[in-house]
Amino acid sequence: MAARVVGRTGRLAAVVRSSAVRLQSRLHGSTGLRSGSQANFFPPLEDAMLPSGSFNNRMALITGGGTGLGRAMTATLSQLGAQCIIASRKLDVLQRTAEEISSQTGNKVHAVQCDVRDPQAVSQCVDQIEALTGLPDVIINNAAGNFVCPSERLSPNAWKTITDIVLNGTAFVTLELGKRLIQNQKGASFLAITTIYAESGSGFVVPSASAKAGVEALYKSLAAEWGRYGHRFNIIQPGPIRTKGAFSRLDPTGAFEKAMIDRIPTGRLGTPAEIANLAAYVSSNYASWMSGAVIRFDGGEYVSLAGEFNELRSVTPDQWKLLEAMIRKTKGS
Ligand SMILES: CCCCCCCCC/C=C/C=C/C(=O)SCCNC(=O)CCNC(=O)[C@H](O)C(C)(C)COP(=O)(O)OP(=O)(O)OC[C@H]1O[C@@H](n2cnc3c(N)ncnc32)[C@H](O)[C@@H]1OP(=O)(O)O
Ligand SMILES: NC(=O)C1=CN([C@@H]2O[C@H](COP(=O)(O)OP(=O)(O)OC[C@H]3O[C@@H](n4cnc5c(N)ncnc54)[C@H](OP(=O)(O)O)[C@@H]3O)[C@@H](O)[C@H]2O)C=CC1
Repeated sequence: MAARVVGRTGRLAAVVRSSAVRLQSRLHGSTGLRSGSQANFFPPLEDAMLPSGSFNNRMALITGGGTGLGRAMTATLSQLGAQCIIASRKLDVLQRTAEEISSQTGNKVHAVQCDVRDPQAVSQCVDQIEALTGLPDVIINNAAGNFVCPSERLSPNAWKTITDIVLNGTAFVTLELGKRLIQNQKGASFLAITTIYAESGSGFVVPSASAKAGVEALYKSLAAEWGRYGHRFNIIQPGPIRTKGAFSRLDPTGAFEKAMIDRIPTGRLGTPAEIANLAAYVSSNYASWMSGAVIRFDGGEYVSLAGEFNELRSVTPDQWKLLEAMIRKTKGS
């Protein structure tokens, strides 16, 4: 009897999972999941988490919203009723994404070209946004540049390129919008997408690590200073989530993927739809008491990398018997 119930529940769970994956691939493209066995405990739930209409009458700007995680965040916000503006360098990519998402959700997505490294371009982009939708209620600073490279091979321009996109770009967008919102006495939610190594630092991505740490300092500082103007500032630190932009520049041969998954306690990569749900929550009025928060979203990878004894996961029960006997036999110091 119990086995029949478990069997039925298992089949039901499989049906729910596969329809969630179908919805996810319609809105966000393929999940591209590869996983270890414990991933079965942690299936991604990928439909929009917030009540429908949570972003009705709200405008959201997502930098880098044409691709990858920014695209997924745009799809979710749009599905929840927001009018979205996506901004980055490649107008054709933005326009394609905007049309695809608008046609699926029925809510307008605007595409605006902008290189966030250029403060004048940012100011003109905000002029365009004001004309299209008015100043946004939600700002997601998601645009970034990165590549793995031994630090001794970095040219000054390589350093400048990454830190300009990540730190200066985020600062230009945040300050330009912040000043105009303050002038108009309008509050907003600002969210920055950083990464787990913003906290630890990491070799081989040193410009990105330095710039993302700067973004976190910027957002924590403004959370303290600009609450009085109705602004909230929060940070999400994602762990690995497959996107073409990230994986082609950080693991171009795919050689590191298995080792990376093996060290993630939940046994799989994150999915774009999962981070989109988190970003939507943080940007929504359900999170109106959340400001200055740094949210790690990495399946447990950071703590797994940090704990000195975590490699002991590979010790078998028989080996533990021997180890325990050795330890118990030790007397004195
Ligand atoms: C261990 C496995 C890991 C697997 C994944 C794990 C993920 C977990 C954590 C992930 C964190 C992710 C963080 C991210 O930010 S991912 C986002 C990635 N997306 C992008 O980068 C998209 C945008 N990128 C770009 O447009 C380019 O890549 C760019 C180089 C950043 C900028 O383009 P552009 O302005 O056109 O610059 P260029 O003129 O091409 O180059 C400027 C200078 O940089 C030098 N350079 C470029 N590439 C390299 C390289 N690969 N190595 C060394 N130097 C490089 C280039 O030579 C220029 O310098 P100059 O020659 O001195 O002028
Ligand atoms: N995927 C992952 O595993 C992880 C990603 N992240 C972070 O998530 C965010 C999204 O990354 P992801 O989706 O993976 O990668 P993508 O490469 O898909 O996204 C980066 C976006 O930034 C835009 N961009 C780059 N340079 C500029 C610029 N100068 N001006 C304006 N826009 C620019 C790009 O558009 P365009 O080329 O049109 O300018 C692109 O849409 C980034 O902040 C990244 O650091 C953090 C940890 C893990």
